[in-house]
Amino acid sequence: MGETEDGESDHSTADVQGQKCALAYEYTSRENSSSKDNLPLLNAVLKNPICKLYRFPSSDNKWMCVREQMSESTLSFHIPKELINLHIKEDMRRNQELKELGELSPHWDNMRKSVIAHCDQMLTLYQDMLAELGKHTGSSFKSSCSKGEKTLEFVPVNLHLQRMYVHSPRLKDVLYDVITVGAPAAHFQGFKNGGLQRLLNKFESERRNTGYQCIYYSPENTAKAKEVLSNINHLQPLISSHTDLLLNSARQHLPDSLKNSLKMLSETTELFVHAFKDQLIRSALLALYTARPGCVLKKPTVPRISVDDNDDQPKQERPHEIQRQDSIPHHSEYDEEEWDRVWTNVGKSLNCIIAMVDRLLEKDNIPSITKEEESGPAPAEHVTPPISGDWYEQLYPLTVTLKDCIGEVVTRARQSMSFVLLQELACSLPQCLMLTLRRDIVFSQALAGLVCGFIIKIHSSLRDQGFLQQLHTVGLIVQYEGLLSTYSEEIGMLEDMAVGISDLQKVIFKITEAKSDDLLPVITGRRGHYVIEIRLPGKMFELLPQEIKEGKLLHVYPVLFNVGINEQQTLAERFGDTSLQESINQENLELLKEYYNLFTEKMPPDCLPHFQDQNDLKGLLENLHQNIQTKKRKNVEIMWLAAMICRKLNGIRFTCCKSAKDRTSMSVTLEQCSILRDGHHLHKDFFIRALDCMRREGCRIENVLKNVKCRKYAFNMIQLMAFPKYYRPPEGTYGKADT
Ligand SMILES: O=P(O)(O)O[C@H]1[C@H](O)[C@@H](O)[C@H](O)[C@H](O)[C@@H]1OP(=O)(O)O
Repeated sequence: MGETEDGESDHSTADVQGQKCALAYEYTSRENSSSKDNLPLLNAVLKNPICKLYRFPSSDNKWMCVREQMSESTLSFHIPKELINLHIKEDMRRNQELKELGELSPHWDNMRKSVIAHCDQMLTLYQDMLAELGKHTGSSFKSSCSKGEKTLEFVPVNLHLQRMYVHSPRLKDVLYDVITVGAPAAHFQGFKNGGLQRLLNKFESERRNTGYQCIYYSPENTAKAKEVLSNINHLQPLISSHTDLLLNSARQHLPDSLKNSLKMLSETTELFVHAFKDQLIRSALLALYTARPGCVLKKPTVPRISVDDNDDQPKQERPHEIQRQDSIPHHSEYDEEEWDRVWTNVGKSLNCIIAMVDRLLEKDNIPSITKEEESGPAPAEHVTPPISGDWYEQLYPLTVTLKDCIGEVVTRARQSMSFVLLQELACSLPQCLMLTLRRDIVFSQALAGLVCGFIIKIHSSLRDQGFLQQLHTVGLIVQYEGLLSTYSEEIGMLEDMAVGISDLQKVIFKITEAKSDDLLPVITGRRGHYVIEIRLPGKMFELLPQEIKEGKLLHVYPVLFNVGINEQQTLAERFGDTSLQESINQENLELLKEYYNLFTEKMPPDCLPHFQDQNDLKGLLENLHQNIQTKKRKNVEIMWLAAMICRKLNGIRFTCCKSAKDRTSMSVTLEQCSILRDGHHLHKDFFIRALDCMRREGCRIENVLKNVKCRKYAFNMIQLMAFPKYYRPPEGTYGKADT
């Protein structure tokens, strides 16, 4: 077994050549390297640190000092609470939008009623979950024993920061962090029918085949519909507040402020118009039209303006103009161009405002701000004589028209997009909602870990200019090492985890300066589009580059590499199937390569800590590629290479197994000792001793204790025989534990 196969000792504190490799000290206070300015942030996020201090001999017979620290994170509970809150808001809004779809024919109306009833039930479930989490006090981690607890479903299992701080005589002190957490998975829901990856595929193919009941929209179109709805919710109030600013400037007769507010209004309105130029809205409007009772054309009035094709300017509508209202439904009567007229009216009414502001400023002899060069002068300018009266009075009616035009676009777009969402929900109730719940649960666990990793990374790299530049120009790689087997229940866990991690691709970070003592992150947005606001204390915020201070959005690139290592994986290899692991590794290798290409494209060649690193990286990626192609059993080199590449790319490291307790502990301790050997000249005779010492007396055995109240890794002899050599703990540290 392992070390004894090579004739090496497994006594962690054995005296060799007069030197001891030993745990020197243990304590539970916060690390002393943090400056006072940084402490509030660490204190807000990390809790209950356990520290161990070791001294290990180096190859030149000197001592290196290693501090190992493991902390829980308050984010384990904070992020799930924030997220559930947002889900509740999003779902309430969606239910309301479904109610506001207007009159529908009986088939669709019944469908809507049934959807709303189910959605209301789900809403209650989320509300109950939030209430339960609100009651939670005490420790800020969820133990492996609580994996399957219903009320804690959104909380990640056993989330910890595992940190190694190395102080060696001739080298700079260095920090190495890994976030350890149970694989994000829906344990309470179970894995009988597989995990998210399989369930989502099944759901999609079923949906395609239920076309006779409802309309099939692809997942991309459904996502697009959600995006349009979110754009509406974001942009409409923004336009409204820019309009108010414009009117305020007009009221106070402030030319510069008038110009600025007009600029902001124009930019936002352009974004708005752009967001609705989509074929999906067009086709959904037609679909909704045909779903109306008797398919009657009930054309809502285009507010206040009617557009003459030859004229670029919307005109005030004659008050008593009779609207066309046909009672006999004919498809051919659907006026497809009406939608174009509705949203082009927005652009036209904005042009009127621009022209008016020009004229107002001209009258005051202030240089004009029209976008004449780009779009040509607004027609009104040529026909209307110079104006008189106060600015506010001139602008007010035009802003009302703009708001009305926008309101009209919003009503139609909102209804048509809600109709698209109705199709998704209706075609396989209640599976669809259960699937959303499962995805929310897995995402919440994954996000809690990511936010923790992100904050810790920012915190430890605030003075690294190269890193900060990388952060805002490229984004960060986040590498997950999975140790799950592709056998039995863990297949389902891996299927959940793969989707959860891939869903993190859409998460965006933003760093702001904290205005109070509350340093916990704030989440905004909705499913698929979350922005995480990280608040830094003033002194830390000052250190950031201008781009980040100005609110530049920061991206992450999550990648997952999984290699099952236990006895279950042996079964998978002999009698089962390892294709899930193979496809995950293959797909994620491509993602990693994409990130690397982006990195080399955008970052100067000498930006990495060691000048040689970019060349090394190419070789390492090639090596990883080879290892993934080669069908070798339990090829742990895949994980070692992926972790090394991640560190060289300044990334965030994660290690996960089912509970992040036993296999994870073997892996992180191995990684720590490998780093000491490869980067800090740990004496080669002491590699195994250091490894055993950490496993026997370090933070990870404390992790086991925290989880199961017993100082034993949950492995037995038979299981360990199936483990790769360096993943076996020393004699006496494992055995039957009630997990
Ligand atoms: O932390 P894990 O490696 O997921 O813990 C496993 C352990 O590897 C295995 O040997 C044991 O039989 C248990 O299944 C452990 O999982 P628990 O979730 O029960 O702690």
